[in-house]
Amino acid sequence: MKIYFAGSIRGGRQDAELYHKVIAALKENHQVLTEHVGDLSLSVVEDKGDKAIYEQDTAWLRECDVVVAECTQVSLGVGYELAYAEAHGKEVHIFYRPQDTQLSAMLAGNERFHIHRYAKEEDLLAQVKAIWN
Ligand SMILES: O=c1[nH]c(=O)n([C@H]2C[C@H](O)[C@@H](COP(=O)(O)O)O2)cc1CO
Repeated sequence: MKIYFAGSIRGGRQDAELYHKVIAALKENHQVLTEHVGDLSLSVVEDKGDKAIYEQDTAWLRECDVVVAECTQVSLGVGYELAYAEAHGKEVHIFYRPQDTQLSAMLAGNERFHIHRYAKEEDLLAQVKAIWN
């Protein structure tokens, strides 16, 4: 399966290490199109330019089978990607920590999205492995 992993970049990199671990778990059995989201040395201003990033990411969103998003760290880009994925009929899974954020009603209230709550990193990785491994 081709998976588009979405996580905050310019919205803040506090959870980047967590993204890295989720991507590693997904990669055991699937192709992750957006591996760079979990790159701990990723610059928030990428050299390739915003237009190229937008064109590449929207192409990957059209190409993927499923979108997996970690939404604890609020990100405009991730919100946009989720709406874009929905508009293209993609299956969308959202993970977040309720103790650290109040998920936007625009996500929490959308019954087409699969919403998964977790408290600790190991719960998140166990849920990801149970669904995709
Ligand atoms: O350099 C980038 N590369 C990139 O692929 N993105 C995409 C993938 C992420 O899931 C999402 C993050 O958006 P934001 O940067 O607004 O937090 O946007 C976003 C940026 C920077 O906005």
